[in-house]
Amino acid sequence: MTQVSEANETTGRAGTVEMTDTAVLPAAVVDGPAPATLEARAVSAWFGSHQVLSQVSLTMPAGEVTALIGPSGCGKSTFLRTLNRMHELIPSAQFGGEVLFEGEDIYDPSWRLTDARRRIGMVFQKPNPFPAMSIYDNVVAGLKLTGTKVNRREKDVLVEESLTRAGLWKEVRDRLRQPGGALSGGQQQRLCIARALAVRPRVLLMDEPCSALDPTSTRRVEETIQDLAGQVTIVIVTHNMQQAARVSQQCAFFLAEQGTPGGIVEHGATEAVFNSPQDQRTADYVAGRFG
Ligand SMILES: Nc1ncnc2c1ncn2[C@@H]1O[C@H](COP(=O)(O)OP(=O)(O)OP(=O)(O)O)[C@@H](O)[C@H]1O
Repeated sequence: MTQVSEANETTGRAGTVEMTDTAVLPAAVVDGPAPATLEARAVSAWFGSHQVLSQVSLTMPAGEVTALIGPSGCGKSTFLRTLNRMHELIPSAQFGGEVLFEGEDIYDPSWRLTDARRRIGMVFQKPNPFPAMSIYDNVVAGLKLTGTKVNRREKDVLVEESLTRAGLWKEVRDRLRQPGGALSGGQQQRLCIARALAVRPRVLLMDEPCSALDPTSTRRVEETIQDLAGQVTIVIVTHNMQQAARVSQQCAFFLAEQGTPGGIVEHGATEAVFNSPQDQRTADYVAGRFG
């Protein structure tokens, strides 16, 4: 038994509880499990007979933010969805290749879908909290979906931890029982980040997480991404070049030329991709000359 701190969901004050875990969890933990390296090897994807990705290989280093950029329709979101097996939920979808999580292929039969979802979380373009559900229940909602069992006290710890990591705790600590739908759009997106973090993923996928937000909320979510870097591996799809430059250390430029499936033209350190691209198409895209 280990002593851990507990946040009272009504008052927001920290207390102390016991937990059958060897880890000591201080209140407002800003420490999740170690971030994991994700490696896509020769990933191809189809919708019916339409191939949208061909032989995409990319390493997304542990604890870094990797941005996926490129014009609309080149397969960025599809690629992102192959990284935690969301792609296979679409009836016509097919997949080829490997996605290695710390060297283990998440498509291996030994991996269950829930294993992939628990370790590799996802945040979507449009904030999608359960609007009538309380802020507290929204945060813990993912636990059930991924089959993670925790007792009431552990839940309290996780709620404070996740909201803290998502940069929302101070704003909502006194109203955890209010509905998630009553928050602003930016707060709702950070609530969704907290919900994703509550299952303690080692990788977080984000599909244009700021595209539905105003500039102030966007800045706040970007700060959250920057705070999370190092704690969790992040892969973010963004159309916003400035955002990619601000938040990512690695960057991959996707392109689907003239009806061909999408692929990566160039990838590497964000600074290099933006400031000294090796391929003329990358140079044109980052300079805003197309897309
Ligand atoms: N559910 C689906 N069923 C059939 N085709 C799809 C589906 N989702 C995406 N596609 C097709 O796959 C291709 C890649 O789409 P995807 O959304 O991955 O691109 P993207 O680069 O993320 O685009 P955007 O930046 O506009 O979001 C497009 O041709 C798209 O029409």
